[in-house]
Parts: sequence; structure tokens; C-alpha cells
Amino acid sequence: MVLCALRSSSCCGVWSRLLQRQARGCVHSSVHSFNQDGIREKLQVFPGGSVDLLKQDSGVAVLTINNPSRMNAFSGSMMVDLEERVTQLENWADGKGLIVQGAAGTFCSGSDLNAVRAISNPQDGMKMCMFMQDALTRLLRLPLVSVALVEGKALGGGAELLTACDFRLMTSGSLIQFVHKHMGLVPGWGGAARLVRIVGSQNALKLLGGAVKVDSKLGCDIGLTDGVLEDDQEVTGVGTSLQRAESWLSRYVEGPAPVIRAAKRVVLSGRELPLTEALRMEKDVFGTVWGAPANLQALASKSKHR
Ligand SMILES: CCC(=O)SCCNC(=O)CCNC(=O)[C@H](O)C(C)(C)COP(=O)(O)OP(=O)(O)OC[C@H]1O[C@@H](n2cnc3c(N)ncnc32)[C@H](O)[C@@H]1OP(=O)(O)O
Repeated sequence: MVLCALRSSSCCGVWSRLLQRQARGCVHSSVHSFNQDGIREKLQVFPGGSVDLLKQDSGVAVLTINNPSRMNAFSGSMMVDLEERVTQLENWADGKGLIVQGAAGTFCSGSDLNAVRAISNPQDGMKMCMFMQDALTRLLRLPLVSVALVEGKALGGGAELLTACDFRLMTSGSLIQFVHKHMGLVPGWGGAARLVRIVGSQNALKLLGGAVKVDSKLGCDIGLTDGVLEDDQEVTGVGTSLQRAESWLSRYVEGPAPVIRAAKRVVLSGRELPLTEALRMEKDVFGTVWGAPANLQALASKSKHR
């Protein structure tokens, strides 16, 4: 993953502290007394559905939230699945891009309400929340350019999930809604913190406080959505939504994997670190591409950028 790959090139500062936490396997391990194995066991008690990963030769993987009979709600075992898929992606050295989608034409309806009812005590709720914060923080920090493909509905935790990608595409009939207020909740999977960074605090407060239904137009207007795809049924001859999402993503992942992954790393450090630390990190990442094969090949070809 991004942090693992940078381990050798940085030994101080904020990243170092993050690296130490990551090395212990969890974003929260040094913040809360958080026993990941304990919560994993509790989550496995609520089975159903799966989170499926397809790694393609193109360097673009597809992660599918798959529980169609419950509108792709996250069962407990799917939360564990998600964390395991993120680990697989962290270890995928050739990867460049990631598309996160829901199965059967809808994105994700959040937590499985059956599991939510069964673990409604605050202690277990907070453990689940820390587990998902960890998995989604690591998803966002992957050295892959990631895009959420939103078809149908993204509700509650489903809306939080899409904020853990670099970009969001919506099909024209799709809807994003942070319904937490209607459930007597606020986001807990890190969705509020990420939303503020994407749309700013004013818009984030409107979306959370009003449980506003965000269609593709509003999504584009406030910067939550990066592109709109026609619904599959409205389109003939231009492929499925997934194919169109792959086509949209292709311009950002075209080229050698080390360069694309380096681009994600410098953006990530710019987004997450104080300037001095980000500059140090940028220098370290720069050192991994300067004089490397892609750089030497470009110099030898005397390329022009017309
Ligand atoms: C982190 C905090 C959270 O995420 S709290 C959870 C927030 N999410 C919700 O409250 C979603 C509640 N569900 C809904 O509003 C509707 O089911 C939506 C998604 C709009 C779909 O409506 P509609 O197209 O009419 O289908 P439907 O209601 O018949 O649903 C089909 C079956 O799916 C189920 N389902 C749906 N969402 C969930 C969920 N989050 N957890 C568990 N089950 C869910 C429905 O109960 C329904 O099942 P069944 O066919 O009645 O057995």
C-alpha cells in the first residue's frame, strides 16, 4: 500500500507515526484500545452477501459490494470482507486504478439494519465504527486512482463509502443521501470528515443536517460528483456503466504503474500532511521516479508535449 511502499524512504514525522500504526495493522491501534480480532469475530456473527474483488491485467481492479437482496447493505461479514479486500489491494504492486461499485444496478444502502438493531449498544457500535474507519481510511490511501461508480442509491454508510474514493461518477438516475439524521445518527465511518474535505463544511452541513437527496446535477454543482453517465437502460451501443466508468478512468491511469502510483502518493501527502511534511514526502516520492525506467525512456525518446 501507499504507506508500505514509502516505508523505506521516510523515517520521521507524521508519516512515520502513521507507518508505525499501519505496521501494527490498523489506523486506530495507537489511538483507541482497539482489538481488531475481537470486533472481527463479532461482525462475522452477522453473515450475508460478500465484497468481491476482480484484479485485471489492465491494472484496474473492480470492487463489488454484493448483497442485492438487501440493496447491497453491509452485513457484518461484508465489513470483514471489505477489510480483507483492502489488504489484498495494498499488496497489489502492479495496480493503478480501482472502481468501487454495487451489484445489480444499485450502489449500497449502508449498514444492514438487522445487524444495526442487534448491536445497538454504544460500545459495539463504536467498535464497528472504528473497524470501518480503518478499512475506509486504508481504501482512500491505496496508491491507486479510485472511483466510485454510483448507480441506483447510495444511502447512509453507502454514501460514506463513496467518499473513500478519489472520484465519484453517478448515473443520471442515481441518488446519494446521507440519511443518518433520519436514523438518529451521524456518519461514523469517517464519512463526515471526508465529505468536508470534498465539498467544504458549508455544503457538508447542508447534506448532513438536511439529509439532502443529491442527484447527479446537485452532485456536480457542489463538487461531490466528477462525472455523469447515462443510465444503462437509456443507452445503446456504448457499453455498460462499468465499461463507461473504466473508459472515464483510463485517462488517469494510462502509463507506467510506478508513475501513476507516485502521482497518487504525492496528492495523498498534499491532502493529509502539513506542508513541511508533504514537501519532504514529495521529495522522497520524486526520488523513486527520477532516473527510473519510465523517466529514462521518456528522455531517450525526446518526447514533445504538443
Ligand atoms: C452507517 C449508518 C447506516 O448506514 S444506517 C442504514 C441507512 N440505510 C437505510 O436506512 C436504508 C433503508 N432502506 C431503504 O430506504 C429502502 O429499502 C431503499 C434502499 C430506498 C430501497 O427501497 P425499495 O427499492 O423500495 O426496496 P425495498 O425497501 O423493498 O428493499 C429491498 C429489500 O432490501 C432490504 N434493505 C434495504 N436496505 C436495507 C438495509 N440497509 N439493511 C437491511 N435490509 C435492507 C429491504 O428491507 C427489503 O428486504 P425485504 O424484501 O423486505 O426482505
